Amino acid sequence: MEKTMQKVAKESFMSWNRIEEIILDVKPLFDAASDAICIQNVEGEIIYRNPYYEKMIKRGNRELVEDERYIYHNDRQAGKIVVYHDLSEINRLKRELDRLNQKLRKVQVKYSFKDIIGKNKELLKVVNTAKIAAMTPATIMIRGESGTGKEIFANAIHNNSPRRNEKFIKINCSSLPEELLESELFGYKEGAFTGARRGGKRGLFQEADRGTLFLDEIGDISSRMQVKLLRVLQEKEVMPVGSTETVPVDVRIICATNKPLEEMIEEGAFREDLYYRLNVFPLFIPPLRERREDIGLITEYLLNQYNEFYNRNISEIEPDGIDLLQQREWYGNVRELENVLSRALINMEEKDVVLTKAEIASALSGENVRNGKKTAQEKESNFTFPNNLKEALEMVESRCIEEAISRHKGDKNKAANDLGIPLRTLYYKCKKLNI
Ligand SMILES: Nc1ncnc2c1ncn2[C@@H]1O[C@H](COP(=O)(O)OP(=O)(O)OP(=O)(O)O)[C@@H](O)[C@H]1O
Repeated sequence: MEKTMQKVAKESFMSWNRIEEIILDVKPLFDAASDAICIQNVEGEIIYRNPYYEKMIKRGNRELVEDERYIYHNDRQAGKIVVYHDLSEINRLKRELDRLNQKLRKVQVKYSFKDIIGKNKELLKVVNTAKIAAMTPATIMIRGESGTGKEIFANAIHNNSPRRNEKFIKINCSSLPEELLESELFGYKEGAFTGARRGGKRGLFQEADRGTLFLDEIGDISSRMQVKLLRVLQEKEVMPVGSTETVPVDVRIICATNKPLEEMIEEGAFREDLYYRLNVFPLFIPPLRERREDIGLITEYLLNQYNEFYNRNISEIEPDGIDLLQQREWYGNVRELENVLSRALINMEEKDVVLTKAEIASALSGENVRNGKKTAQEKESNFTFPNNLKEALEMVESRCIEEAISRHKGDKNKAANDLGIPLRTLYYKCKKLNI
């Protein structure tokens, strides 16, 4: 279309009749165009309009951009061709794309600061600092025991940052062996190793370009990975495995750990230079036992969610029940509280509206008062192996895992270490064995 317009407009030395002839030549093309076209003489009178132009006038379409070319005759302006590009369809598709992107972002980033429940002074201070930190590009290090909400904080910070419309990618650094973690983070070139994918693979740093990368359990990375990570943070570029070329990346790092990094530096297990690169904006989330006043609030919040999830109708909790929850040490923090409440609700019935102290006590001890399910000790005394070997092995596996987790007061990292299996395998087994 552009070429045809230029051709018509360029016939500057020809007579108006000749121009009309040319217009006649290209008329079939203009007639078939899906843009609105009109040709005007020097007085502005329309001497030709294509069918799409007529349609557009009838529809009163306003989402248009205009493009015009003057027609010259003996160096004098003889008229012009005007093309109106209809943007309504493009705009409709753009709106649809924005809507889908919004939806996708909601799936990717689950939490915002309003999902962090609590009124404890220390917690509120952390939330405020996190909100300030979110607006800066600084690297953030989130510290806190397991289940204190480090991941929620990381999500909320991304969601409140100027990068909120870009990707938020999380990786648990302790869940993968070193080589796999390296290729996940930095990507690899085709043929980098046996089994490498054809065409290579982009690493998470590249995937998170312009967005945020959340490195969970950062205290668990090997010395070699610490060096590689330090290099990326200093140079702002990654070198995929098997490649000699670097790729620039613009990624905001949030990391988290419950490991005593300062002690690890003393012992030579964590690099001091990397620590300072990561610890630009430290946030310490207090454990639940140091903010007991939040237990009631979080319990109410979780019950609302679980009512829907388990199809229950609990609208009240006995005050004595809350007292009981507040007396607990909560080494597994909010995650442990979630488990106890889930257990309590599962054992209740649809018609129940009050969560009683007895039900809470029962959920805390893992015993079911209603159905007379057996306690751990009772299970112990009646313990017999099933005949089926697979079931017997699973039973032993379950017991070992349960004991390791309870020995370490819910800390799955330590339990996995003790059991001699990677944390990822432990999570997989817990899911499979319903632990
Ligand atoms: N203040 C809070 N308000 C509401 N829910 C919370 C809060 N803190 C934690 N949770 C919930 O507790 C669970 C554990 O939180 P999260 O996974 O963020 O903890 P974490 O510190 O990252 O744990 P880990 O170190 O074991 O990975 C999540 O389901 C989260 O929604």
